[in-house]
Amino acid sequence: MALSLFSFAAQPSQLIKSRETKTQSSLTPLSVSANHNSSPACSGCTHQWNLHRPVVLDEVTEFFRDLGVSDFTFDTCRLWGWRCRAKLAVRGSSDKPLVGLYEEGTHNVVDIPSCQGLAKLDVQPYDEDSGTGELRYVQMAVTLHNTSLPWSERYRSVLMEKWWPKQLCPSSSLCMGQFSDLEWRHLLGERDFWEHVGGIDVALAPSSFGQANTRAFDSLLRKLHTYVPYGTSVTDLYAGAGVIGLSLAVARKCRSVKCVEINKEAKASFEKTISRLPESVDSSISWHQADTSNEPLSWLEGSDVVVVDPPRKGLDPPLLDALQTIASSERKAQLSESSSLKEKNEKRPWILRAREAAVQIESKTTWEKSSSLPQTLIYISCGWESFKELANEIPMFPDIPKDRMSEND
Ligand SMILES: C[S@@+](CC[C@H](N)C(=O)[O-])C[C@H]1O[C@@H](n2cnc3c(N)ncnc32)[C@H](O)[C@@H]1O
Repeated sequence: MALSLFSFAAQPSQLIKSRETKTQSSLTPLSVSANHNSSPACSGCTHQWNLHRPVVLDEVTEFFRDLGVSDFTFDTCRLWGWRCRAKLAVRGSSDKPLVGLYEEGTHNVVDIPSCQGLAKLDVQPYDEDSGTGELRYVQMAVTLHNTSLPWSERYRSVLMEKWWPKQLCPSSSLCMGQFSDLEWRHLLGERDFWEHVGGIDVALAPSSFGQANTRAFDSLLRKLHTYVPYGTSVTDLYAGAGVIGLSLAVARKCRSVKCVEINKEAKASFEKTISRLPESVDSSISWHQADTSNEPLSWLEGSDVVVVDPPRKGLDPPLLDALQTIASSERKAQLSESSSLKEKNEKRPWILRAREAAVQIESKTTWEKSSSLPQTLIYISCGWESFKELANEIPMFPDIPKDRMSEND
């Protein structure tokens, strides 16, 4: 997993930070990641040595230097022992199941040696050629929070043992399986799975997106908070279960937070997370199951800050167009006029339906409806190549006024 935080303002050099934690692909055998340095080459690893200084770093540093960014920083967090989530393919037969990564460029599973758990579960692994069998993937996760086992012990216990022994299965570990009907079902561990990141408790279901490197994500969120002025309205696009938006709602006392996510499975985790937010939160919070590329301007209106966290392929072109449009200041007045007009006249049922919140929590304070357009764009990238290609097209937003960063406003 790679996480990079890019915040765009008129003076990008003041704001751009980056965190690169990618040492392995998103599918990494747990036994390998736990002792990476002495392991043989693994199909999921992008590089094997000098993890503290990946080869791509020189290119990234130069890239930002050319953009005029003078304070680019790089942070690896932990180099190994960081993975808290892994999705592994299941193939083979029920008496000799194989579980692991695919060999590079193939769908042949590289089996994790001595893994006995699947044989114990007695399920038929999926066969891609014949389309028969039951279990396609397993996804395992551990939390760093809310358990009596210390982190170091828990990691070693869970990952280095031959499977996921029941007696070592702390209350905050989980194994789910994806079956031939593509549904995720619980196999082992805690059904109600919680983590603590960005200052809030978050519920995480494997069927919705979750970051694999919890520590790096937490550190990124805490840095991200410092770029969001207090009391602002935030739109969190590609929001998953809304962790970014909800942590901002608490940490930056946002007046409103709107999360937009295409995967309906993330809704349940969002609702659970909301149930644990502090009572003091006075923010209008919503979660919408929608495609951000469909009428993207309708999501951006009324917010001061937009956070985008797209998949590896990067921003969808219609969203990029919308961001470019709103960043062009001379068109802003014109746009806000026409958009409020459009809002009054909007009749298309599919647009109205998409804008309807699947989850809506009203703030205690009644705020005046804002027609503002975002002044800050925060881009979280897990795909360097796509980010690099888009970088010249990503608009620069006006600088955040310094007085907006203070809590007393
Ligand atoms: C890298 S994940 C980020 C999730 C979330 N921000 C987090 O940190 O947990 C990208 C998310 O974008 C969602 N997504 C992909 N394409 C989308 C689209 N066109 N519209 C809305 N969400 C989309 C995926 O389902 C996934 O949850």
